[in-house]
Amino acid sequence: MDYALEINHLTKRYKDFCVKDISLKIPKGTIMGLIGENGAGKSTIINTILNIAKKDEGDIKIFNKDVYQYESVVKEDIAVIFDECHFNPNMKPDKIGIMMSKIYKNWNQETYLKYLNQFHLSKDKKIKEFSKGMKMKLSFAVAFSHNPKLLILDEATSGLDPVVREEILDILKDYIVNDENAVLISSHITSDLDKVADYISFVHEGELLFTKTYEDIQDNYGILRCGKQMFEILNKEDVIAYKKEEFEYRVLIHNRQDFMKVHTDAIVEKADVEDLMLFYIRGERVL
Ligand SMILES: Nc1ncnc2c1ncn2[C@@H]1O[C@H](COP(=O)(O)OP(=O)(O)OP(=O)(O)O)[C@@H](O)[C@H]1O
Repeated sequence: MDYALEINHLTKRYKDFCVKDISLKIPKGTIMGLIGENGAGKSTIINTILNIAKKDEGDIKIFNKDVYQYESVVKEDIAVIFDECHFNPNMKPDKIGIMMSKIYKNWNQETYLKYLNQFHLSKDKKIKEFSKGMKMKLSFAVAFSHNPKLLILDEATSGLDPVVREEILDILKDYIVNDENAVLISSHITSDLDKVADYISFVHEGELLFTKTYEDIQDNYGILRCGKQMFEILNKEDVIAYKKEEFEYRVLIHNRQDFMKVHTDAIVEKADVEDLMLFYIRGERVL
């Protein structure tokens, strides 16, 4: 399989925190959602990919090239959008277009103007007069206009209203129709990931808990609702974590279809990305 991004055994140590032994692969033509609680290490992973933070161990390849060895070549192929817009607040979008055309060999002014228009962004208004959502939309317009093959979004949609977020998600889906392209998106808006992610990687306290296909999550995870009696006779191997609520137990299981064949009367709903986060982080474990 061809990968857009390959991370092998990445370790980054800060004084009080460490991202440990992370390995991830994003196949071309796919979107990977990166999830984890605040402070889990998502931005640290992204920053080491971009060499904003120096890795301590491991290797990172983008389109088969080591990102540290071929940094300038690799950066032509990637676009990164953070949760804040870093353009000079006194600049206007038309000047930004001129500046970007000098930075990126593949800059496409026509595409840029198309996105400014689609996002209703005035070319001659200063960035400091833009709302947060408008600034984020400008970042997306810039990112899509130098024809990158890998898009990295770090909480980039968090300030956008649901309508614009959906517009961006649709653009991401169109973007990976070209199966040379790929996306890594870190987001706390897990419902966005439910809509677009092909893979989910879950980071918790600096470690990778798992990478799974979204299909696997949809097909196999489930939330069982049951009373105490049933909970007590459950096979412990079926249970990942549970929550005891006032009148029932809610139990995260990872073999929904097999479980339902055995427990034909059981009420088991599909689990989404938010359920996984909440149960893995806050649920109780069966000892
Ligand atoms: N430059 C730095 N120096 C020291 N510690 C840092 C540095 N950058 C990040 N950290 C620490 O690394 C840990 C992980 O932070 P990081 O920003 O990667 O988490 P995150 O998963 O992106 O969180 P959030 O969802 O809140 O953005 C935190 O404890 C943070 O304090």
